[in-house]
Amino acid sequence: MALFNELNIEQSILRAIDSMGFEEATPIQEQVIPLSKDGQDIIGQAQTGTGKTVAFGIPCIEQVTLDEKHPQALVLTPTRELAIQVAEELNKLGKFKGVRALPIYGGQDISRQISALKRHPQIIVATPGRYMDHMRRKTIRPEYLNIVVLDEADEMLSMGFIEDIETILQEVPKERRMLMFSATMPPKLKTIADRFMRSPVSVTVKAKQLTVENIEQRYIILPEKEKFDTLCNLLDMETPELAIIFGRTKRRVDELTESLSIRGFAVDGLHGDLKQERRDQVIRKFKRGAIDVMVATDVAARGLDVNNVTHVINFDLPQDAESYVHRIGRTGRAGKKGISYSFSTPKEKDHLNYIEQSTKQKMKQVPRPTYDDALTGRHQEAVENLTTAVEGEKNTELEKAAKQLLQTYDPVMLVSAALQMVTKEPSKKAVKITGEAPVRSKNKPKRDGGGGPRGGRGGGGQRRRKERTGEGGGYKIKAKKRTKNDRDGFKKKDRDGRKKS
Ligand SMILES: Nc1ncnc2c1ncn2[C@@H]1O[C@H](COP(=O)(O)OP(=O)(O)OP(=O)(O)O)[C@@H](O)[C@H]1O
Ligand SMILES: [Mg+2]
Repeated sequence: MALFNELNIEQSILRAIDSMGFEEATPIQEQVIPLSKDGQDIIGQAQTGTGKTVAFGIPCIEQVTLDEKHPQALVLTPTRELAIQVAEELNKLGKFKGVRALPIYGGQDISRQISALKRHPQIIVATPGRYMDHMRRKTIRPEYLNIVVLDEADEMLSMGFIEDIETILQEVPKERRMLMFSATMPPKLKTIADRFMRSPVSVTVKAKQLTVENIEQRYIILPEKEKFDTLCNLLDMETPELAIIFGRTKRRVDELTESLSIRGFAVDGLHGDLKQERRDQVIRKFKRGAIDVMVATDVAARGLDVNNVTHVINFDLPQDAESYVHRIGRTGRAGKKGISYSFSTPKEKDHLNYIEQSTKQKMKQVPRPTYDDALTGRHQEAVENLTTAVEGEKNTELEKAAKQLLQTYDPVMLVSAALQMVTKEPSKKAVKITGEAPVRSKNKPKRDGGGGPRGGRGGGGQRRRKERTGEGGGYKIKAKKRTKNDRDGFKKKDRDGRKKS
């Protein structure tokens, strides 16, 4: 395992890495950074949460010279949230060199973007559609780009961005370098690589399963109409620090958000029909911990990196295994532990098996948490709150009262009564959730040897620039061999904790 300072990285960037608290490079970083120094075009693949952003971020920042006024590096991402997040990470990395990255995405006021562009950021992180707008308006000049990165390339493809990407790449100078990160390599992407990349090398971090080992994967079999109460019990039982719940459709997300809120959870929802401002706000609240549950469609499945997401819950099973891998990959990042729960109706059991076979990772069936489990969870929470209070500042005025109480009552009785009072009992308020039909899997579990799992998407609907809501792409998922433990790749000093506010 390499330390960053053995990778021949510019001093200013090393300083930034140090201030971000990273010590060792992850396997993908260790391979990509030196190769890119040699001027290689690279196709990279590694498990979720293993630091691919830094792997392409460092080459981007090293590529930049400060006296050039035009953008010199371009990163394309499938979603707006991702553009913001990647730009943030690049800004941290470029801080001491004085390199600035600007996120450019749809749904944000274009004139504001134009004035931000006039301040000459050296790196643009953009969603393809909005970048095209700027290219046409000539508010971004591609002639000076010397490195282009496609992050989540396969996702951009399945969102229908392929022609945009081709147009964008045609306008970029021929001598530029190109890095492509993609979970899979469907034929259309291969065509892009053949056409626009110069003898790229593939860097694949080997793993025996697609999912990260430090995510404990569980599932619950239950009838559709029991899902919501089970979800509430589960949240109470587990008291996640931060949880993401995936629902199949936008309506589903809205209903779940509303209903969880009625039951007293600090929750908000994220999907593609919301105004961009609202989307940004939800993510910010979630990152801050102002809400601890975020309900989302697959728009949040890819790339999103929120520190301390301890739980991912698939309220509805995803349509394909690919999406499953990315969804649960929102937890268990940077070597941390995570837990995922998937709800499956009895009719969906086949589909669940297909997912298991595709990821080459067993999930564990667990019983449905009951109201009693929920109550136990809430009691535990009360104990924790009380413990924190005991260890915190003293209240001398109350101490007097406490002494008096202790003279009259048994201490165990007293503390139990106090605990009873601080326990917030799980709410049973009525809510309305519209039932969903089971996932109709075209992905039958693999029988001996025969063709691998295939993403099932009937009827080839219009998918251009549409939010992904869980439909699969029709490509194979290949298994990768695993050699090293992932956690080896992550030695971090301290990650700053977050307080709920
Ligand atoms: N060398 C490192 N040591 C410790 N933490 C790191 C290191 N490199 C990156 N990280 C942190 O790990 C987290 C995950 O990184 P990142 O989002 O780049 O993962 P990813 O591989 O792109 O995942 P995904 O496939 O889900 O997009 C981030 O919070 C990042 O800051
Ligand atoms: Mg990523």
